[in-house]
Parts: sequence; structure tokens; C-alpha cells
Amino acid sequence: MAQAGQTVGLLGGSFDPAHAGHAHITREAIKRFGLDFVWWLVSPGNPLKERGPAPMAARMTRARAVMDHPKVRVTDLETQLGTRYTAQTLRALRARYPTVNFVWLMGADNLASFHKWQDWRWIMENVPIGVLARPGDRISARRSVAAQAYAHARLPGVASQLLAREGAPRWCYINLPLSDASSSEIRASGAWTSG
Ligand SMILES: Nc1ncnc2c1ncn2[C@@H]1O[C@H](COP(=O)(O)OP(=O)(O)OP(=O)(O)O)[C@@H](O)[C@H]1O
Ligand SMILES: O=C(O)c1ccc[n+]([C@@H]2O[C@H](COP(=O)([O-])O)[C@@H](O)[C@H]2O)c1
Repeated sequence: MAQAGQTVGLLGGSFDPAHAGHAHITREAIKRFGLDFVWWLVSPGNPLKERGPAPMAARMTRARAVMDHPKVRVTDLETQLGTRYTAQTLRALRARYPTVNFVWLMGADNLASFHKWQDWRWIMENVPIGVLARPGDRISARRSVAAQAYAHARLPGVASQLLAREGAPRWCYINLPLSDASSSEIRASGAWTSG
């Protein structure tokens, strides 16, 4: 799926359902971080969420309809690898694709709670992280435990093109036109049947 030396952004999510906000941040990440590809990792289930998501097949089908782009692959890699926690997924992907430069991508809401993730310091130390602005979370994310603990590793937004090549620990917060799309709102509206 990728060749030696290429840069691949990983956007993990429940995608329950995928929406225009996911497509928007993916296109922005490709441009701003200069990525060769982005792989969407459609999660078997977020370890921190109690409610199970809609069936995998339905989420994959919807994700492919929302994100049709030559540089983006919608994958069930976490199901294939048997991993649920991001640190485990990243270890497994690095072992499987040792010559690919991975970048973890996430919305600002996830930086705000990143210090609750399993082995979050290992992730910071080993994989560059691109953080995409999201309405409501811009300030809390930049003041978060992870942002403060790794303030020294922050790459300014104007230098975002370097993120994938510079090596960890390195994270970069980018401002972008905001999208207020969210899966929970779509579920609450009744437009998507959850599992
Ligand atoms: N509108 C958005 N702007 C910026 N980032 C987003 C947006 N929507 C989702 N993301 C990011 O995309 C990734 C996957 O998101 P996820 O599948 O959890 O969707 P969600 O809309 O956040 O779902 P929920 O509302 O159920 O929490 C996360 O890193 C999340 O922060
Ligand atoms: O590894 C963890 O501890 C962890 C905790 C919460 C979320 N994640 C990952 O973050 C991504 C976004 O999750 P979600 O449920 O907000 O779509 C998805 O890939 C999850 O597996 C990972």
C-alpha cells in the first residue's frame, strides 16, 4: 500500500458515521503536512467509549462514499492486526511497514484527552503527530497535559511540511477553516443507525 520512504498519515476513528469533517481534515492534512497517502483506520471500537459502534461493514461503506480521493485508503487494518489501542496499532504498523514514515493525525479534541490513552508518551516519543483544529477544542487542546509535557517538541504551524520527515518527538497543530460536523450529532439526528 506504500513504498519505502513514503509518508503516510493515519486517521483513526470510529467513523460512526464518517462525515464531511473527516474528509475536510484529511484533505488539509495531505496538503499541509505534504503526505503521500492517508490511511483511515476504521476502529473496531474506541477503547474509551462504552457504547459499541455500528457494524464495521456499514461504517466502511459509508467511509468510502464520503472519502473518495486518490491518496486516501479506507482500511480495517486494526481488525486485521487485532489491535484496538493506538500504541499497539502503531507498533504493529511500524513492524509491518518498516520503511514507511507514519504520522498520526487527530482532531484537537483528541489532543485534549491524549494523556488518557494507553502508552501516550510512547506514541509521542515515536510517531510525529499532526493535530487539526476543531471547533470548541482549540484552547483546551493547546493547554492539555500532552501539549504542555511536549511543548519542546511542538513544530510551528508554518513549518508543517517538515513534520513527517523530522522524526519524533514532534507534533504540529494546524489551524484550518473549521468544520463543525460530528458523528454524534449525525447519530442524534437519527440519520444514522448505530449498532
Ligand atoms: N469536524 C472535525 N474537525 C476536526 N477533526 C475532526 C472532526 N470530526 C472528526 N474529527 C477527528 O477525526 C478523528 C475521528 O473522529 P471520530 O470518528 O471520532 O468522529 P467524531 O465526529 O469525533 O465522533 P463522535 O462525535 O462520536 O465523537 C478524530 O481524531 C477526531 O478528532
Ligand atoms: O489508544 C488509546 O488508548 C485510545 C483512546 C481513545 C481513542 N483512541 C483512538 O483515537 C481515534 C479516534 O477515536 P474516536 O473513537 O474518537 O473516533 C481512534 O483511532 C481510537 O482508536 C485510542
